[in-house]
Amino acid sequence: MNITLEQSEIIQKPLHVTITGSKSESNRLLVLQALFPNIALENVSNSDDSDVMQMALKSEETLIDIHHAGTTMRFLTAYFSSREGKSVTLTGSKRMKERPIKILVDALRDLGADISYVENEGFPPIKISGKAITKNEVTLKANVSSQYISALLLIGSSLKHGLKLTLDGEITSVPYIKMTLNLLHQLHIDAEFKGQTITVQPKTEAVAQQTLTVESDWSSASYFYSIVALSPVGTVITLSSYKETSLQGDSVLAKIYKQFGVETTFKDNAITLQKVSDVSKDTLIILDLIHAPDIAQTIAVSCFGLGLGCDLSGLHTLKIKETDRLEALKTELGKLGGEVIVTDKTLKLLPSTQIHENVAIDTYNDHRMAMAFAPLALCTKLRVNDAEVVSKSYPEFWSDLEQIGFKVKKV
Ligand SMILES: O=C(O)C1=C[C@@H](OP(=O)(O)O)[C@@H](O)[C@H](O)C1
Ligand SMILES: C=C(OP(=O)(O)O)C(=O)O
Repeated sequence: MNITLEQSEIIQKPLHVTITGSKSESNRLLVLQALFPNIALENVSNSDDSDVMQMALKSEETLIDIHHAGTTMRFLTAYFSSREGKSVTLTGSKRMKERPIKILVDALRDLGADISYVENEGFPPIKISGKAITKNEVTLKANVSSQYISALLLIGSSLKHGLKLTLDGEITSVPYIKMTLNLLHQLHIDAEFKGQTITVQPKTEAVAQQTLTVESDWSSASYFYSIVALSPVGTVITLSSYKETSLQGDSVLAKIYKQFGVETTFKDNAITLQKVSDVSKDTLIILDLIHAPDIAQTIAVSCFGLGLGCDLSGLHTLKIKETDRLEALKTELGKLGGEVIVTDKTLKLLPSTQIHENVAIDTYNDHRMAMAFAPLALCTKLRVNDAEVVSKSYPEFWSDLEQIGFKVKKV
């Protein structure tokens, strides 16, 4: 499905959007619920990635296709490795077969897991023969993806002797590791992160019956931050359900978007975003996004829409996500007239004074390409190709845009 986007009317009435649960929190809690069935969950994400996680955890099949879902692939690799007597092959989309998993597989093998590669060494699909894991100490590289670390932490307390992870090198996407640990703590699982070492104690008693509520997705909120940033002073959008003390690192948006003249207020489980001031055209946005990689595309596009330059660093993980997001940003911003210089871990955008019209944005099977570019409809008429990709994390994205006044037409 390709769409055209237009936003001809200035948003003036109070607008409210309810966003689905965080897919990161949901995918962790779904694994924990499979291990500790006493837990009930509320506001679980309705994203494709969480749907596929739920399907896989219930599946009796020996071949499970997790499509594009990175966390699902990584978390299930650890989960199934420790399920004694269960054999499965985990496969995924063409892109998933290019997303590396060797660091996690090596760590699990060091712990005694039985995993083999079905096609290419280091990449899905993988065949797992579940075993009782009794070793508990392992070292792994920490600068490629935090998902490998979270995957191990999620199963840590179900292992006979728990887990002691030594993290080698600079640790990337740290808030996601802290989110995992926080959820373990909520279940009274003893886990500690000190320096380069994380320990998880085995859980010997049952987890108490309890209901955990997933906060709405902050990465999804980023697109509304961008919409408000690109709108006139006075624009207000309220989003729910959000908390001031979030487990999600992308809640740093509230701080970052102050630089774009957007103020955030927290009240009654909602955030209100308000454009309070225009940003001077000579502002250069400089950010290290090593701990919030998923909002890099949103921020780069906000800068472009406002004609601002930016210097974004800490982006090395973008190359192995749903697509090579650095190359994709360079190509698509380039089509609109943006001048972008990328390295393996940085993106520099030069300030621009014009935006080309009627450009067709390619999305490369990446939900965040579609959603990050959509706010530019406030600046120019544009087309988004393969717009259905948004369902990976936010299936109602286009209908929510319509609700706040965007004209979305299938073409
Ligand atoms: O653990 C998680 O839920 C995630 C961790 C991050 O991945 P990396 O650690 O690979 O950067 C993030 O980009 C992804 O969308 C979700
Ligand atoms: C990188 C992402 O997801 P995953 O790695 O789970 O596919 C994302 O949602 O931006």
